[in-house]
Amino acid sequence: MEFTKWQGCGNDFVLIDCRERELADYGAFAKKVSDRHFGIGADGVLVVLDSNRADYRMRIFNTDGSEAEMCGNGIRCFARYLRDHGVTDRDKFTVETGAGILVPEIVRQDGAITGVRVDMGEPVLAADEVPVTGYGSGRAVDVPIEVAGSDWRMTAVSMGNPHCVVFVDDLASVPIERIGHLFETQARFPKKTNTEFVQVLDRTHLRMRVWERGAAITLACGTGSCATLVAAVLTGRSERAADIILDGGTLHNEWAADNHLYMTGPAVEVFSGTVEV
Ligand SMILES: N[C@H](CCC[C@H](N)C(=O)O)C(=O)O
Repeated sequence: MEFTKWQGCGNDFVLIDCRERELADYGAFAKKVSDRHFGIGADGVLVVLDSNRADYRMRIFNTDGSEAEMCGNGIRCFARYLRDHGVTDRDKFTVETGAGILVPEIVRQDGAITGVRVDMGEPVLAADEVPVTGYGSGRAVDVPIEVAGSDWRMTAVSMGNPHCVVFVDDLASVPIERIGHLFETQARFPKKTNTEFVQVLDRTHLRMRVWERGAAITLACGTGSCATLVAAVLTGRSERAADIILDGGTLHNEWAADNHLYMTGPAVEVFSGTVEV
């Protein structure tokens, strides 16, 4: 099986084009190739498929083999694969995902590709649709949650996948390695959750680190960066457009008047190869 290896702000993926040949078990493939010692090494696997609802279909599998509804850094890499490898000659197209049909667009400066801008659709804020339990059917904005024996305040946002956004005064002092998994598996999140720890630098710059569902700490999370902006706006901490500064790079996000999130950032092909399946 041929693959290409991609990274978006350091969140890295093995991408396989399965329009001609599907695999029997993408989850098992993802667990095998994501391993950074016994495999290729990645935060997950992106699968290119045909769609009868959009131009293409993207599936995303975490390192633990679980399938997620959506991946923000991943869809930027997916879009560049389609454009750079001649699958399409268009700069804008539709992609069917677990979060609905989303629209990536290649961004150029003086003709050269500098990144990808993605219409990530609308955030889902009804707690029981994130889903998160114990907060009724309204929004769970700046609500209490107990994790690791401490009381935290969080805002729950779905971008197709669940996010728990926690604002902190000093990001460097948060032991994410120790508590990330406890947030991920907190019983209030029946589908588990991605958790973003955010320090507000100013009203247009947010510093975020993430413990991802099914992938642990990654250098960036695109859907998480969108959830971060939504939570910051809802709690009065930021403007509706801001830079989200991650360990592996920066994403520029806007929660526009049409209620859609627009995320702009890089997507880089690192290498390609073949792997036995
Ligand atoms: N671990 C995530 C999927 C990958 C999302 C992240 N890598 C992104 O860029 O949005 C989940 O299980 O919901």
